[in-house]
Amino acid sequence: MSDELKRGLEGVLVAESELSHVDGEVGTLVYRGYDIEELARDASYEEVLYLLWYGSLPTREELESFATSLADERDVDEDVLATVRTLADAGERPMAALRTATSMLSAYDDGAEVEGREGTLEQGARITAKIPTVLAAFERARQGQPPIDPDPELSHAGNFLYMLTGVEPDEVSEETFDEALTLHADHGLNASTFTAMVIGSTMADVYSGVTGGIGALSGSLHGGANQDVMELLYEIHESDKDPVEWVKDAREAGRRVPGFGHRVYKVKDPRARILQERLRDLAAASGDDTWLQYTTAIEEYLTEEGLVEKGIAPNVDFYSGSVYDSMGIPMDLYTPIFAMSRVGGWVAHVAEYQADNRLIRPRARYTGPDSAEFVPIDER
Ligand SMILES: CC(=O)SCCNC(=O)CCNC(=O)[C@H](O)C(C)(C)COP(=O)(O)OP(=O)(O)OC[C@H]1O[C@@H](n2cnc3c(N)ncnc32)[C@H](O)[C@@H]1OP(=O)(O)O
Ligand SMILES: O=C([O-])CC(=O)C(=O)O
Repeated sequence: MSDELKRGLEGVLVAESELSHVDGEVGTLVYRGYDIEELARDASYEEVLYLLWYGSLPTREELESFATSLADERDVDEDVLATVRTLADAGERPMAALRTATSMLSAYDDGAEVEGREGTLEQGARITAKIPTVLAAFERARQGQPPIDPDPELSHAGNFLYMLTGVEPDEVSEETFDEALTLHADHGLNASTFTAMVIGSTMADVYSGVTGGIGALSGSLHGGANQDVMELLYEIHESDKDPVEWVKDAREAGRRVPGFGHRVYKVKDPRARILQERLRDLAAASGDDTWLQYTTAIEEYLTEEGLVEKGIAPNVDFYSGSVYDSMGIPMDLYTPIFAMSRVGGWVAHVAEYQADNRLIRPRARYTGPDSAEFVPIDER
C-alpha cells in the first residue's frame, strides 16, 4: 500500500470509463470518441444523452422514440411544485432549491421496472426530464408567476426556454442553448461526477447520486464559477473601470480569476473556445459586444501576464455566463443550467460504475495523537 499523499486525488486513477476523455495537454474533449466540437455543432442534447447512456449515436427512429419517452416524463408532481414555491418564497438560492426538489422527486417515482443498469437509466431519464421543469417553475415562482406546463412537442432545450418565459424560443436561441447543454454533459471524473459515483458505489439509488452531484457542482471551484464570472463582469461594468485594470487590482489583492484554471486542462478548454464563438455570434446579431470585449480583454491580458503559459487558461465557465446573459437568463440560473445538462453524465457514470461495482473508500493518513487519556465530562 503506497503512503504517497495525493492531495485532492490529483492524477489518481480510480476507474475505467468509456464515456468521455479530456486531453488536458492538447485541449480536446471527446464523448465516446466523438469530438465535442462536432457533437456541439451537429448533434442535439437528446442525441448526446442517447450516446452516453446507450453507447452509440441513435438512428433517426431511435432518437425519435427516445426523445418522445424523455419528453413524456417532464411533468412534475404538484407536491414538488408546491415545495418549489415554498423555497422560492423563502428566498432559497436556485441551486439549493434544485438540490432539494431533485431529492424530493424520488417520493413520486414508483421505482424502476427493471433492475441494474437499465433501471438506473430509466430513473435517470425521469430525473433528467424533470429537472428543467423544476428549475423553470422555481424561476417563475420567484417572479410571482405560475409555472408553465412542459410542451412535449419542443426539444429539451427549446422546452426549457419556453417554460422559463412562456414564449417559444427562436431557432438561434434554441440551438445555442442546446449546444451549451451538449458541451456541459460530461467531463471525465470531475468533482460532481466523482461525488455521484462515490454515492453510487454504495449501491445507493440514482436520486441520491444526482442530488449529491448537484451539491458538489454548486461550489465556486466547480460549476459555481460560471455565476462568479458573470458577477465579476457586472462588477467591472458598474465600476466603470477598464476590465484589465480591474483584473490587475484583483490579482494584486490575491483574488483568483473565476473561469480560469483547471485540474486537467493546461491549455484553453475546448468548450470555452466554442462558447466564445457563440458569444461572438450573439454579439454580432444583437450589436452589443460588451461581454465579448470584457472577456476577450481579460483573456488577452492574462495571456500576456504569462498565466496561460503557466497552464491557467480559460475554462468552460469563463464564457458560458456571457452566452446565457445575452439570452436574457438570470445569473443565478447558470449553475443550475449546468446541472440540468451534467445530470446526463452523472447518470451515465453511475450506471457504468455500478455494472462492475467496487465500493469507493480511500483512506487518510492519521495525524492525531496516538493515545489520549479520557477525562470524564465533570472533570474537564
Ligand atoms: C466546470 C469546472 O469545474 S471548471 C473550473 C471552475 N472553477 C474556477 O474557474 C475557479 C477558479 N479556478 C480555480 O480555483 C482552480 O484553477 C481550480 C480549482 C479549478 C483547479 O485548481 P487545482 O488543480 O486544484 O490547482 P490549484 O488550486 O492547486 O492551483 C495551482 C496554481 O494555480 C493558481 N491558480 C489556479 N487557478 C487560478 C485562477 N483562477 N486565478 C489565479 N491563479 C490561479 C493557484 O494560485 C496556484 O498557484 P501557486 O502554485 O503559485 O500557489
Ligand atoms: O473536469 C473538471 O474537473 C471540471 C470541469 O471542467 C467539468 O466538470 O466540466
